Amino acid sequence: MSVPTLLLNDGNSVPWIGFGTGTALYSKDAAEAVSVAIQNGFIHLDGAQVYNNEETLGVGVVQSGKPRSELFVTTKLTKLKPGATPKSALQESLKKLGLDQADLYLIHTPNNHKGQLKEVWKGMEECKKDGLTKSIGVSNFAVEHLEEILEVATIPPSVNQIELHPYVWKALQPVFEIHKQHGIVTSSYAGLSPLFRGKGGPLDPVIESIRQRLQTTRGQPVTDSQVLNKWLKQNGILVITTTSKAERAREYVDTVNVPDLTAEEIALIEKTGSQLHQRYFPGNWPPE
Ligand SMILES: NC(=O)C1=CN([C@@H]2O[C@H](COP(=O)(O)OP(=O)(O)OC[C@H]3O[C@@H](n4cnc5c(N)ncnc54)[C@H](OP(=O)(O)O)[C@@H]3O)[C@@H](O)[C@H]2O)C=CC1
Ligand SMILES: O=CCc1c[nH]c2ccccc12
Repeated sequence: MSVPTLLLNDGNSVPWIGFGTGTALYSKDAAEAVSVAIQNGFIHLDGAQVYNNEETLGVGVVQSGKPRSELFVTTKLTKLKPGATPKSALQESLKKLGLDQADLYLIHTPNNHKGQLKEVWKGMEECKKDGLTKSIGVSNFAVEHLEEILEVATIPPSVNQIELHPYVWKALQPVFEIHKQHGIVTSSYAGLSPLFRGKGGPLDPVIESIRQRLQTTRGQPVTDSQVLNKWLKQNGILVITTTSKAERAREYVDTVNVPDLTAEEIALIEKTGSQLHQRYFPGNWPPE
């Protein structure tokens, strides 16, 4: 089954859902999880310098048996060691991953490059121009950070990967506006937070009633995760998620086969989410 893609502002495409190797796999051997995710339908892997497992992400890719050309691999520049540039950092990441080229390279957080964001962005552009990565983007960028790099960018970021779920939906509206102006694809992490990090919140009964409606319409089981991932997908968002379970990996990929939420259901998730403002990764974002 082919995985739907999103078109980036540089003409490349990205599979709509990616398997993350941070959070639960942080600093752990990611080989088995990555291989299982690929065998269960994921073709997009999300890594980072700081996850301390780029080597085993690469091993998982090889173990999966899937050709490199059919996969999409993202990694992130978290920190620049003294004397390093984005290009030398990406070369080091690629060596660990066992790859010649990344599909997407992101600045992980603006917080580690204070006063140097413009220079770092020019270094990201060099990575793309020199063919070390097909596309470049950012993560955890607020409006002010995007504005800062856009002042010097000859290549605008293609993606901004941010904490995104209904409990931050309202606060993110200004970020979505600047994304729209520059054709930046919004990518989510922590998208399933309302189901476990924020369990007991106002969304619980809303998700449950939509899940039941979709399940009846489909005539097959539909899960809470599929409801939230479908909501993200219908908003044109590139979803980065993860799981320790093969069955849940299949379930995430199968989200495309779940019937669409109605416009009213989408609006209800956003309205109910806006009753609570809760971020679960505040350290990766500038203080509000
Ligand atoms: N750029 C950045 O700064 C950041 C990027 N990321 C990236 O995003 C990836 C995903 O992040 P993460 O926040 O974990 O993603 P999600 O919010 O999608 O959460 C994934 C977790 O949800 C659990 N889950 C799924 N469905 C349910 C359910 N119905 N009830 C309870 N738990 C459920 C899974 O558990 P189980 O294993 O049991 O299936 C899994 O561990 C990371 O691995 C990383 O690659 C993450 C944080 C910051
Ligand atoms: O990517 C997700 C979480 C994470 C762990 N360490 C860092 C450092 C900088 C940004 C994000 C993160």
